Amino acid sequence: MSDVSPPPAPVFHARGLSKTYVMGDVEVHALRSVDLDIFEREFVVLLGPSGSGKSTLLNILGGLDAPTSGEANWRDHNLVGADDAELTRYRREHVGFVFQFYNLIPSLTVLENVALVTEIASHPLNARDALALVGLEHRLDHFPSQLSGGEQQRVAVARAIVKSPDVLLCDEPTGALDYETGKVVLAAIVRANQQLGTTTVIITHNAAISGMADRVLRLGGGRIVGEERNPRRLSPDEVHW
Ligand SMILES: Nc1ncnc2c1ncn2[C@@H]1O[C@H](COP(=O)(O)OP(=O)(O)OP(=O)(O)O)[C@@H](O)[C@H]1O
Repeated sequence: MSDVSPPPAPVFHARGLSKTYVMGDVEVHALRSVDLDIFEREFVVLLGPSGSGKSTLLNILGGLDAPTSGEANWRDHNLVGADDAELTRYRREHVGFVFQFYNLIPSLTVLENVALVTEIASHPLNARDALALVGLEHRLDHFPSQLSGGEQQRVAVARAIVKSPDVLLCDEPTGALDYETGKVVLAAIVRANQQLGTTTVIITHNAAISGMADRVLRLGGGRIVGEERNPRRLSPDEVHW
């Protein structure tokens, strides 16, 4: 018997990933031959200047967009060759999204906003449990307009994790929030990563958040131009900006 454990298999495996937008005579190379593996339970932060390709990469990982060329696999599913129906199924079963703006349904309560997702997911958590995980178990019957921005974003995090996604993809989740509120939202995302084992990828312009990651990827001009691994992940309480 060998005591050498096999290397962990990546959940995402991308090679030569490229995305070119063509508008008339203009070609925009949003991603240029990106090679990337992301591993189960990993917490990855994507940094980079505006226009460096962060959202394009996240959208391809989440099955919202297709690359122009290259390989992109989610476990054994090929995301490049998938048709719309397959991508929809992939997103529905495996991916939770959190964006900068919360996009809650204003006429539904907090609990109803989250419970809606449990009706279309195959292995959902209980909506109340997801809201407890983000610390909102006492606001179930409130409407979004009765909540602060940070509380609404925590509802959005609960809505993303209630389907128990394999991966949580966050595009500037604290971009519209003040310092203290941003930290509470980050703590909710970290809790989902640690308690549910959800692989997490966060885009941010806030370099301080990178201390919370297992790994930090820097994008520039559509390429990965830097990669760092943190020896220890900081908790949201330990990061300051
Ligand atoms: N639908 C689109 N059509 C044409 N060009 C696009 C489209 N989406 C993105 N781009 C271009 O691709 C490049 C990368 O954009 P992307 O949104 O991925 O960057 P980003 O790093 O996320 O930027 P930001 O931090 O400003 O959100 C940019 O030059 C952008 O203008």
